[in-house]
Amino acid sequence: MAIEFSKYHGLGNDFILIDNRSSLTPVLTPEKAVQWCDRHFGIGADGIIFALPGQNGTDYTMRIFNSDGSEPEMCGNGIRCLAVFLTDLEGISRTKDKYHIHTLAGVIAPQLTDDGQVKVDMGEPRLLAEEIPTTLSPSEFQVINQPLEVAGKTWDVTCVSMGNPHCITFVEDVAAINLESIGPQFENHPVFPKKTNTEFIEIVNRNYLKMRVWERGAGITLACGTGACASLVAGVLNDKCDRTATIELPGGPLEIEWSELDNRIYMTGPAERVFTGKY
Ligand SMILES: N[C@@H](CCC[C@H](N)C(=O)O)C(=O)O
Repeated sequence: MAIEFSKYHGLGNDFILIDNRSSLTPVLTPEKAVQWCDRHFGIGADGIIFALPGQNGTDYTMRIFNSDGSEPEMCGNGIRCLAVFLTDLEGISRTKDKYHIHTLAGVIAPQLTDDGQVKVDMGEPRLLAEEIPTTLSPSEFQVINQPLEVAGKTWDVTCVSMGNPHCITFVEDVAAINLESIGPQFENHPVFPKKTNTEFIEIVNRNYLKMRVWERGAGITLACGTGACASLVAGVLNDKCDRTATIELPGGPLEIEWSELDNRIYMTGPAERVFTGKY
């Protein structure tokens, strides 16, 4: 049976979106998702996102499979794509009130802005070792600037959960990092029982950071929304940046704010439809 899909991207972090609003069960298995995401034998994407009915009073539920078939708790670029996909499906103007989306990381609220971007209330960062999760510190402690041995080198890392796990390390020159070889060693390090996403951050100034990412379950991607949020938090915790900054990713910039008023993270960036089809 052919299934209709739409392809979207947020700064080159690309997703297949499926209208799954008639059931709480995704129409594809994780194994099928791997095939669909394959860039040579399928459609090609970093992940596949299902728009499901809302739960517990929310408008919709988002579920996502990474390109390796694993299921993450949240996806920042993905939820911006979902918000635009939903307005495209509903055929309404992009100025609709905020959506409240049920995710495995809690309720996340994207809102389309007048200039065509999407601003997302990403919720509060989680900082305790047990919340990441990581065994790098005792469970009720934070992991800030702690040494971690990877690939024969000691990296000072800070860990932040945006619902999904992130390990952030500050470097002199992001372009010099051999992501392909180092990334998997962070992802599969035994101190991360649920694996981890890893962000390499170069501080340009207190309001401008450069980032490259190795994503859990997807490898090198052109952007990672939750990773950009987690990196800003790590920068603030290490007194390397202010609470509002532009994060430059290979696919383009994201604006991130960690509000002092409500402790929540706000991410603003684009999301674009590329094409639609049946597969
Ligand atoms: N690219 C996403 C994150 C997708 C999930 C991640 N690979 C994980 O397994 O946690 C983003 O924009 O946040």
